[in-house]
Amino acid sequence: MGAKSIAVLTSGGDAPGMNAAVRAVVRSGLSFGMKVYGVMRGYNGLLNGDLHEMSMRSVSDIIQHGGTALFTARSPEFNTPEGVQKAAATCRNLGIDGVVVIGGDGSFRGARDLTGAGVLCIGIPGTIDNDIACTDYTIGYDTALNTAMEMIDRIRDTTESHDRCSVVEVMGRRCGDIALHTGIAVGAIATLVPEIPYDFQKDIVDRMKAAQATGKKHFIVVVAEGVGKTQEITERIQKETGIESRATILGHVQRGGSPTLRDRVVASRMGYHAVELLQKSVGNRVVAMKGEQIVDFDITEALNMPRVFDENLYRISAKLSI
Ligand SMILES: Nc1ncnc2c1ncn2[C@@H]1O[C@H](COP(=O)(O)OP(=O)(O)OP(=O)(O)O)[C@@H](O)[C@H]1O
Ligand SMILES: O=P(O)(O)OC[C@H]1O[C@](O)(CO)[C@@H](O)[C@@H]1O
Ligand SMILES: [Mg+2]
Repeated sequence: MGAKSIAVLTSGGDAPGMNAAVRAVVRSGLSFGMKVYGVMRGYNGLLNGDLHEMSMRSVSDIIQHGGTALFTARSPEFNTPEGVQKAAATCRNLGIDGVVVIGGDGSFRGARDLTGAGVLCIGIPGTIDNDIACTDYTIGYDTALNTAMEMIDRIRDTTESHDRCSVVEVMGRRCGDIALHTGIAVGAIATLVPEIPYDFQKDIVDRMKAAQATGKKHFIVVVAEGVGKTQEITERIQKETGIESRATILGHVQRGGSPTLRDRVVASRMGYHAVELLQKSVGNRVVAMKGEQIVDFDITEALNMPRVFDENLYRISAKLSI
């Protein structure tokens, strides 16, 4: 006897591809004969009763859009024992026995708590940061990478024309994956990530001077948001190398835009997998990608897994950009 009535919500920072996941959950649920509710603005919708029944057509024409048609929120009220009980009561009153939560690690903690309060929850990793340890891939990451790369290519045109150095900050509070991969894709002379301490002289100035000695005249330095101090780093580069330098913080442009094919397809597969679990009355799981396979893990185990930064790729990137 699987879940008969389910709900789907998006929570935490939005990510391109969340709509594809919502669409997949709604249409898979309906095709399994379930009643499906769309919850507005993350956990807030469960607290305020702001949710409505979805049809096949409720999710038409959203797969190609960034953002989330269900809106999203960070909900301090839900993040209390009383908030979790109130959300569970909303589910009970409407007969909802399963909830699919599309979001990041914080949202999964919420999903674990809500499962503890008697509502089967499944998490789907949706965040541009790729900072969820249990999965090789989070929905939105590929679109964000491509956006960051395209933006830096544009910055490079003007950087090259002026023989300058551009220091570009990309998103990633605790995770350097966006910085590492865009750094490789744009040929950054240095990439700074929160996972690896850096030596300003050796890792930035000496590398720039060595490249300058072989004829290089313009430079890109990529800095992850979690490293911070982007303006300060830029001024120091100019002072210590004599190369005119400019700082750009890419910011939320990385969170928007039409999702790439990869984000749409992975989101669709994860959405279907989440509903299959609920159909088997399985809850407290996070859907994940391992290689090209869609798998799932216990939420608590998933949250306790250590994140592994690809230090080997980081070393390779330093060898290639010189
Ligand atoms: N420990 C927790 N227990 C219960 N609920 C939580 C917990 N942590 C977070 N939440 C709920 O999940 C919401 C989203 O969490 P958070 O703001 O950390 O974003 P996230 O899901 O990690 O996404 P991202 O970091 O990618 O923006 C919170 O506003 C809160 O309602
Ligand atoms: O939009 P907000 O709430 O300022 O959050 C920004 C954060 O969200 C993310 O985009 C996704 O977690 C981070 O990279 C960034 O630090
Ligand atoms: Mg998070």
